[in-house]
Amino acid sequence: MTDLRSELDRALATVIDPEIRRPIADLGMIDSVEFADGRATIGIKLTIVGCPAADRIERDVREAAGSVPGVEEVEVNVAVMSVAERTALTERLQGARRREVQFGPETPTRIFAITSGKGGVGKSTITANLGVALAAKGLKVGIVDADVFGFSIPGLLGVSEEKPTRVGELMLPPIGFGVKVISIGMFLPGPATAVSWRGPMLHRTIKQFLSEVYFDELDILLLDLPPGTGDVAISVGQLLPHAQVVVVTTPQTAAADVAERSGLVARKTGQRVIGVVENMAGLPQADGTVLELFGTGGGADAAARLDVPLLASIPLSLALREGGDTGEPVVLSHPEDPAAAAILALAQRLLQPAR
Ligand SMILES: Nc1ncnc2c1ncn2[C@@H]1O[C@H](COP(=O)(O)OP(=O)(O)OP(=O)(O)O)[C@@H](O)[C@H]1O
Repeated sequence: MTDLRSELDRALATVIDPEIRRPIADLGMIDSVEFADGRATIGIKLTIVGCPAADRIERDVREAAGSVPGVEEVEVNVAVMSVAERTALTERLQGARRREVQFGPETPTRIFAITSGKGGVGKSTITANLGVALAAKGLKVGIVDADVFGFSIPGLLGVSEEKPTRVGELMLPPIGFGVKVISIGMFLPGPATAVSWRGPMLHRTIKQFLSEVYFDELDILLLDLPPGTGDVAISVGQLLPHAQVVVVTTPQTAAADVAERSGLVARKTGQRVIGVVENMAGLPQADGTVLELFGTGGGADAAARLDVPLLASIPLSLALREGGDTGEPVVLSHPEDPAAAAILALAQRLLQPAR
């Protein structure tokens, strides 16, 4: 009997909360475990009423308990934590980071801010695919979509319908293809809503993302910045001065000017520009030639002006664009696509120790 009880505990210890990504046993979510006459009765406590992960947790508890030899029937009773229990949980999760900006200078998390001089150069598409590529390597990855005026990361990662779950003071971010994502788009009533905030409000929002979103330990944090040199770029520079900046540009030589400017703003806030990524480079044709739709040289030009390496040149790609529209990142759906391959190589390059 004692053996069976410890077998049950061991099995239940494998059940992970899909949002918090920790064993539910460690989160105080297993309330009671009883066993009599082949029947296991498990009481679980969810964090909030209507917890989106409820069905999955209940199913996983049922499966885990049912897998123990000797258990013929499983009953799962679901309740909700009291306010005091929930507060204790959020305090435990937040730990020392309570109300402070996570990922301070002491953080082991590597932070990359992806910026560009102007809009539409593919910055968000690259950020989303990079995140997925890094997560597919087994790293713990989070993305803060700080592109408040042109938020597109949730759509690119297939989580545009999802909202963060609020547990006390914490927000649990939705997870798309293994990447924890928070975006201003998740707080607006609908996709057609425009954001027209001034600097202080933008600063508060970014700060809130960095303090109240429960990312847990991350290996990599990516920030998708709005194009240009505006308030958000400066706020991120102040809040995360140790972030490493990657500048995205097109091959158009005229684009190098504005790309250089966004890199220079990052430097002014103390951030380090680690390189340039050229996107929308030549489109390979069926006859083997390459159509240089946006010209050539913009990436190398911007890199030379900023005195940093050109980290990648990503070709124009139908599969990349389609994957963005359907929310299926091309690095997973078509890793052999030349643009996907270039992003996968970029992910590998970013993992090399910072110099
Ligand atoms: N290499 C590429 N080949 C083909 N299409 C691309 C490529 N990169 C990006 N795109 C497409 O270009 C459009 C703009 O991309 P994206 O939204 O990522 O740009 P952005 O720089 O983040 O823009 P903004 O900052 O204005 O939101 C999207 O439709 C995207 O699918």
